[in-house]
Amino acid sequence: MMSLNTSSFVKNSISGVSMTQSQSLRLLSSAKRPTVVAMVNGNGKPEQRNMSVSMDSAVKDVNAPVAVEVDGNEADDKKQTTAVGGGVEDVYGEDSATEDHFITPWSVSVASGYSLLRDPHHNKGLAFTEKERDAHYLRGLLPPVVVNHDLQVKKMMHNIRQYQVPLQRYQAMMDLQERNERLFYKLLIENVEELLPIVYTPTVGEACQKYGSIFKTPQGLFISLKDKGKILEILKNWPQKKIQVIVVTDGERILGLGDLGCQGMGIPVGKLSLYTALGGIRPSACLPVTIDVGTNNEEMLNDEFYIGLRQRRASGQEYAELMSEFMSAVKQNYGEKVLIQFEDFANHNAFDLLEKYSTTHLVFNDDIQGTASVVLAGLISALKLVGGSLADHKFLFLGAGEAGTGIAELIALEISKQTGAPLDETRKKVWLVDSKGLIVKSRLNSLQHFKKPWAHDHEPVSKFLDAVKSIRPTVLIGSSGAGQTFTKDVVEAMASFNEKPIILALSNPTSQSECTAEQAYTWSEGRAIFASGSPFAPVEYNGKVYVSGQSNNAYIFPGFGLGLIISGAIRVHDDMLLAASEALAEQVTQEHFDNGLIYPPFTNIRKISAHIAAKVAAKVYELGLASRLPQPENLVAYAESCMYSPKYRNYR
Ligand SMILES: NC(=O)C1=CN([C@@H]2O[C@H](COP(=O)(O)OP(=O)(O)OC[C@H]3O[C@@H](n4cnc5c(N)ncnc54)[C@H](OP(=O)(O)O)[C@@H]3O)[C@@H](O)[C@H]2O)C=CC1
Ligand SMILES: CC(=O)C(=O)O
Ligand SMILES: [Mg+2]
Repeated sequence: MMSLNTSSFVKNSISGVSMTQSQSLRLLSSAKRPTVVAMVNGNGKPEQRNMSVSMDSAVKDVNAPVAVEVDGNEADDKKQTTAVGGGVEDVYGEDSATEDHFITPWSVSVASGYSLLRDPHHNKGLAFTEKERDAHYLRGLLPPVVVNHDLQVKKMMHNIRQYQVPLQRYQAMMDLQERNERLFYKLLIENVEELLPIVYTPTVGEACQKYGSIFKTPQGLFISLKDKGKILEILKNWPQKKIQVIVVTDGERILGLGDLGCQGMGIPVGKLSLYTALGGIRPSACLPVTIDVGTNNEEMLNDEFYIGLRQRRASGQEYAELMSEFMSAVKQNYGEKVLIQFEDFANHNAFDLLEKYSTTHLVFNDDIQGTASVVLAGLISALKLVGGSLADHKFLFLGAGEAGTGIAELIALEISKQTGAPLDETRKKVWLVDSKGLIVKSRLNSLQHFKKPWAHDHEPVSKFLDAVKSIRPTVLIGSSGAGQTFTKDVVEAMASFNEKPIILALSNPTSQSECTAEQAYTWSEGRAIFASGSPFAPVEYNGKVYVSGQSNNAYIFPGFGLGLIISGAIRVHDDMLLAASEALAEQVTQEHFDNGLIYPPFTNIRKISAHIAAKVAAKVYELGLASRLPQPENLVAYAESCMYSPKYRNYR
């Protein structure tokens, strides 16, 4: 074995020649020869790694492209040394060194010069120092000025604010993510309230609708029916090997916008950027996936810019087999502990997928479970404003799908835990309305399985307003995806029999919201406790300013996922969702309550996520489902220490 100085290796190896990953891998397989390259480990100290290097080209021809790959087994052996405190793995040494330590910017191949500027993972743009410009062949490729990260953030925010159209801001953010990942995340973390509506709901909804025409650089993995039998191979095409979270959709129920087919990819991409910005999961450990089985959306099928398969949706066995191949390939490629988040599947698949895979994989359905947890948290804190216990309240939902029945079940479970009453009894406090009216016993035989537990004794009621007047709920929850369904009559009815009606308009994006914040406050004469799935600006009513909260699963899934990962959870359990709700509710302070808020602002979301992660992890340990042992003493501090930081690293 020979020892090689990394900088000279960079010099010898790349010399400004760029190559694709598949090219480099091909090179590797043709001329694998073990050698040792000086690298820097997680503590910023030099260590030796066994690399497979195509040395023939590296040494003989200084202009030839050379690929470097960590030997799989050796990398596994090194896991312990590269992990941050043994928690979320810092596989690529992104975080664990401090500012005065130097690391080599490498992924599959060592990047320098022109290719370094085009590698979003390592690019720093004008923030490359003079020394780095010399060492990495950047002279002349950048203008002379050197700026710091903070100034870059200031400039990007200034630029983004020039765009009046939200979709243009979205595109600017996506371009940035593709250009300079750390700047993207610093921007998002430091301006979360302002940028969340851009990279997430509502703007991400419009982006998905227009994804075909705004499509530039592909993000995430697209797996279609054409790939049957080859999914494992496709997973191997993804450049990062240590994946911890996958968000997967089949695009059939994108927010409240329906079937957007392959263009739903905006959702996994957006959700995963929140996993990083809000929950501290490393970008390199996140994988967005869209399963393309066709679309039944005629507009998409007829759109010349549509990017997906131009066929109607596959269903039944064909669909199940593709999903099954995907789930097996994920486990085979990334192991038992990769978290798979199902997102925006239609309910006729979502419940079955969750049930089928919850015993074999670490799976979580954000729309069913994450939404349930965030709403329960909001209700727990709302009790501080309206009084009573959960069991003293009566709940009515408009919408009995994933979100509606998921929330309903968690409320019933929590009441059952609090009172000791059986679930069959506590469910009776919860009523749901679907497109055919109130869910009642007489409809039992024709109901989908997930609605059946909610078929209570009552006369049939077809109109929602009549259901509101008949049930007289204290809490009204919109989860239908149908906009403007909480009419003036509905809100006035709620305000007529509740001093402080709790009204949650969960449907996304804003166009599908059951009512606006202004409508809720005006029609209830300022008495409503209101929150919505997509954000609304503060409202002035009768000289008072009302700030509404955002009841969105984005509060939960980043911290929830972090909690699962740091504890090495192998399965998700309902008690973990309850723990997440409690943790979120605990973050609401008296000052927030005084402002009528039932959720804390997003500005502190990383701290909030660390608390959620800690409570979730504690529950994982308590249930005996943790595989990372021993349990850290201070789980909040541990969760914080595991979080990705977008700070720039110094390159030798
Ligand atoms: N704020 C948040 O964090 C979240 C918000 N959501 C939002 O919730 C909405 C629903 O999502 P999800 O539950 O997954 O969707 P589903 O398709 O699973 O459920 C929709 C439900 O609404 C009913 N419905 C649709 N239109 C009407 C109508 N006009 N009147 C009465 N009922 C109606 C449907 O009735 P039927 O069964 O008869 O067809 C169905 O029961 C979406 O807008 C989504 O964006 C979802 C997850 C999280
Ligand atoms: C927020 C979310 O997950 C949805 O609207 O589907
Ligand atoms: Mg969703």
